[in-house]
Amino acid sequence: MVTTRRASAPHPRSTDGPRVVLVGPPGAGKSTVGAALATRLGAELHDTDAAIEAAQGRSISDIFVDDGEPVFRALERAEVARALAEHTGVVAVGGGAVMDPATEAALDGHTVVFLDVAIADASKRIGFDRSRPLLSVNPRASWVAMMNARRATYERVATLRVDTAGRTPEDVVDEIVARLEATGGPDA
Ligand SMILES: Nc1ncnc2c1ncn2[C@@H]1O[C@H](COP(=O)(O)OP(=O)(O)OP(=O)(O)O)[C@@H](O)[C@H]1O
Ligand SMILES: O=C(O)C1=C[C@@H](O)[C@@H](O)[C@H](O)C1
Ligand SMILES: [Mg+2]
Repeated sequence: MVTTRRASAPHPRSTDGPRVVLVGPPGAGKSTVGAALATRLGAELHDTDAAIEAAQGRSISDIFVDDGEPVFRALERAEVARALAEHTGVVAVGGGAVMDPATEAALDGHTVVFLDVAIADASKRIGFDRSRPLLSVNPRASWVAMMNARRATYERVATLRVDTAGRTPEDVVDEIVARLEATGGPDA
């Protein structure tokens, strides 16, 4: 039995907050499903990883190498807070962002979808290249350890959990939209 938090009801549809926030581990499909979901909703996707890279003018991998993970996490905390305050479409947050207590608190009251995936599908999808600095050494074991450490947090922050295993991004979008409509619409 998976316990996920309920969005505050009635959920305030603020003009300055996202309709849906996507969380989950690397390879869950936050960026891919996020783009397809945004298209379906006629909304924009805001990906916090992409926003950090654009603002910094360097890759996340380079930020880790040049400045270390704590600097990346501080940039990420600020970027997620900004995205939640300013973006009105779909927000995909970096895989580790929810582990920051301030970010977890900031997600409260939002419609948050946890895209769940197991190692079998994640490894097929991401191939574990060097673009994911936390997975550059012993990637499969690192991914499993990361997911074990994070699962409870993903479940706690989520208002909805969607299993993505063996499913196309379009299938995942269909389920998200159907389940959000069944519970009053995306951030209605
Ligand atoms: N449901 C799916 N079925 C098959 N392939 C998928 C699915 N979702 C995503 N993919 C593929 O898996 C790869 C990783 O997906 P994506 O980059 O969206 O993951 P992510 O959750 O954003 O990861 P990260 O946390 O590293 O940003 C991409 O090549 C994408 O095309
Ligand atoms: O799971 C993580 O900790 C990360 C996931 C990516 O989205 C990036 O935010 C970065 O590579 C760290
Ligand atoms: Mg991504």
